[in-house]
Amino acid sequence: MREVFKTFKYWPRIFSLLWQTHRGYFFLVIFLNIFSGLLPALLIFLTQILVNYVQSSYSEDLDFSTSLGEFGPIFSVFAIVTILSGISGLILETFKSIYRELLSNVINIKIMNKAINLSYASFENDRIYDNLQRARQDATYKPYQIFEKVMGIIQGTVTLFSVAGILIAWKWWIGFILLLIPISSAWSVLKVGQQIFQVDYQRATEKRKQFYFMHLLTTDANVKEIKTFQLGELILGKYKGLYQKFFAQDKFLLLKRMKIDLVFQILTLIVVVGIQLLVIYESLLGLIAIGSLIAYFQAMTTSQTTSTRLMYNIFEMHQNNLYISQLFTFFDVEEETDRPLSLKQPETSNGFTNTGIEFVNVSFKYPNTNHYVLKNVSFQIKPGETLALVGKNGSGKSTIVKLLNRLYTEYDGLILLNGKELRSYTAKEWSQVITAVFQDFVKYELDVKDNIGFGNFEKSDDIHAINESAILSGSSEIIEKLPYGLDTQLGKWFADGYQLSGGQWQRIAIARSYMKNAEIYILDEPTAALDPESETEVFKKFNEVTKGKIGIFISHRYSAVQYTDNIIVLKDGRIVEQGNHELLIRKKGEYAKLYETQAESYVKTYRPQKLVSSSS
Ligand SMILES: Nc1ncnc2c1ncn2[C@@H]1O[C@H](COP(=O)(O)OP(=O)(O)OP(=O)(O)O)[C@@H](O)[C@H]1O
Repeated sequence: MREVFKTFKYWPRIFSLLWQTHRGYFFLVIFLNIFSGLLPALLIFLTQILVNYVQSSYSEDLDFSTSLGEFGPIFSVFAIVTILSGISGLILETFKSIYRELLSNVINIKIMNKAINLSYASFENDRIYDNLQRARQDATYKPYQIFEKVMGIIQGTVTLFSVAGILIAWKWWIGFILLLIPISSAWSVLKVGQQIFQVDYQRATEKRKQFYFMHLLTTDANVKEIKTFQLGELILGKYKGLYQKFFAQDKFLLLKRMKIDLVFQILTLIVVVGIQLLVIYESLLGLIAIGSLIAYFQAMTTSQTTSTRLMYNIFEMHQNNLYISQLFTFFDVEEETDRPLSLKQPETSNGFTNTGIEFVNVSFKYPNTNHYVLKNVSFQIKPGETLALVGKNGSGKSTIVKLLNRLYTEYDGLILLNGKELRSYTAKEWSQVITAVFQDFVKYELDVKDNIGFGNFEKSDDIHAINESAILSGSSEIIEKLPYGLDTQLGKWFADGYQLSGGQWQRIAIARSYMKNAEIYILDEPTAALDPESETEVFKKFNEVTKGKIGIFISHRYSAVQYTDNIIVLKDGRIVEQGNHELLIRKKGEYAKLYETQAESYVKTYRPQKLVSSSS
């Protein structure tokens, strides 16, 4: 029972959510539930009075007009209550549905608001991510279900007590027994509920994996590769394996619950039949009137069905109680504080003068890892300069870009812009300073206008600015050829969607980054999907856009890298060389090696080569 009571700890927050959603509907639904709960007992009671009255009018030999005069008002009340009990369910269900809609919208918005305010690192934390998915999947309707079950319990209890009241008025111990059975069965039902939840909770990660297998097989982006590698059967097999495991557990628990329910039902029915026998016996002896006989029979049937329903409601409320913790655990995840850190500015800092970006001894390891991926990185880029970051895969290039975008703020050392530390800016202030195209940029399944306009939320509808960015990125020719120009829906998720090629998407992403008049422009592998001609054009325009500003890009194509003012070569998170192309080539170090390897491979591809083996 302690475990059961523990699950109630979120109730104040649930009711505060319900309260915030709509006070009017909150009270209306409670009132209608209590009212509907009273109606069955009222009907039984009126039936008893009516039938007993008819019976007594036979024996007392009343004339018709006297009978009608006394019978009329009672029957009118009976008729009104019958009509009310017929329509109350309909009215209650309608208002419940409206209220449920409002509540699920409030919760969805809360979840999204929470997601907006989480740090980037939170999304890389599997525990928080699991929690977000759980909250998204089923926690949105759980608070309402709890409310509904609580209402069901209130309604059921009102019905059960009022119906039991009719029987208690006859024989107190009968009503008492009818109340005792559901209470005594509650504990075993709740115990099974707890087990079901535990099984469900433990399988959360596997469940997510199962969902992922389904996602792999049913999402357009993956189908190409799945078909090529004929992975369908293999992935389906993994899905089925997990399903069989879950099914065996579910079946076991469902059968266990059925056994408990059966015991409870049989016990209740034995008691009900026993009492019905007693009613018949007493009525045969003439101890109770015929109206009371009918009323006691009805009261028994009603109390039996109500207590069964009550049991289900208690079970389901408990289940929802257990699941609701996931929603509030997610709401309690620490949010990213957008308070700038009051850092002591470095000695060398000269305030807001134009010193550009300075990395001073920056070391960094990703959250929950022990390995430094950047080690004592120091460099400077002055306004008006362009910098290329090069190095082998995994050397730390994108990590530098992520730090510059303020996605992680737990690093050692200092990152300064014009002498002021990056963390002393608010996230909002910093977002006005910087713009970027990431390696894995987003392909928004929206129209072209939004795909570009999203680069600057203040100008997201400014067609002139969007067209200018399109021209600078070289995407205006692509847009001109689209069926509805800027209004063309992109991607394949929605009707009339137009799918762009990889390079065309990349140009649109570059246009998006040019929407902002920023201080720092970053392109992380911006030309990976571009043909050589487009690549040259993109870099020419990049130099134009970043005139007087700071331009940083990452590229594995040394043809583009050689035109930047400065090149930083990274290896295992350390800067191993820096300087311009000529200097680094003369140095014959890491850069020269990487450059020559690439140049050589270009030359080699021009030599005709025989691709068949000598044995064939
Ligand atoms: N989110 C992350 N969590 C933990 N480790 C990460 C994360 N992202 C990257 N790393 C690790 O950090 C190191 C540097 O990665 P980074 O993405 O900066 O390399 P890169 O030089 O940009 O590589 P590439 O040329 O392949 O894009 C790698 O060892 C990588 O495994």
